[in-house]
Amino acid sequence: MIRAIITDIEGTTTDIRFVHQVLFPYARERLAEFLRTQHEQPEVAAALDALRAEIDRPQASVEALTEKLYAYMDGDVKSTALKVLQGIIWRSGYENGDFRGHLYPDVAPQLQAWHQQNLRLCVYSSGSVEAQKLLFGYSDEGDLTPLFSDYFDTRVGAKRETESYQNIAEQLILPPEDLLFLSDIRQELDAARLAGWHTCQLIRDDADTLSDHLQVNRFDQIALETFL
Ligand SMILES: CSCCC(=O)C(=O)COP(=O)(O)O
Ligand SMILES: [Mg+2]
Repeated sequence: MIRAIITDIEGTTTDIRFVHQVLFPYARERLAEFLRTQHEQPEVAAALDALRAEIDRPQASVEALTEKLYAYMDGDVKSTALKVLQGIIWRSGYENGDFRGHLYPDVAPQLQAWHQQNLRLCVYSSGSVEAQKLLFGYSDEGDLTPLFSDYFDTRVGAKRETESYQNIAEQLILPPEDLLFLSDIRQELDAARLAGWHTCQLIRDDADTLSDHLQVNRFDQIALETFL
């Protein structure tokens, strides 16, 4: 029986275009100035140290790290340090009302319904936990954070690695057969299934004919009794 539903964000709850055309450019346009002025702030300094560790260059200057981060953004590299820094920059965007977190219209009502059925709701995204909380906290549908019990980011591992799903199950203290992962990306669902999870693929835009996961277009098409 499904006891917890773990959802991806980009392409699943949220239009990819919001992430790539609103969030990513907002962070990119502000990154250099942000790092120049804020690199000594403790949370920024910690993320920069994490990046130095990621690239194995303990002495790298802020300028060198800035260049590295632009290269990561160009390649959409899911670096934990980049994701933490993007999340910090997005915070002011949400707080100033520059944008709100996009959600497809079927998402909030179904999350509310599952929450009322006492299902545990969690997020797993490459975006940092703080960025996840901001997106759902300042969403088109208001503050949905009370619906979620747990948030996971790349600190548990990459989304295409089976071990990440094993880590999440361990942290939730639930057996894998009680867990359902929702994502638009077949390779992420493959990794979750190898960990023993149930899976469901959201097809919001283009079809994925190579996938053998159960596919739906909207959250209200997800019938939990299907997952035995
Ligand atoms: C928390 S919204 C921003 C998502 C993000 O930064 C990202 O890279 C999306 O990656 P995902 O692995 O969740 O598709
Ligand atoms: Mg996705």
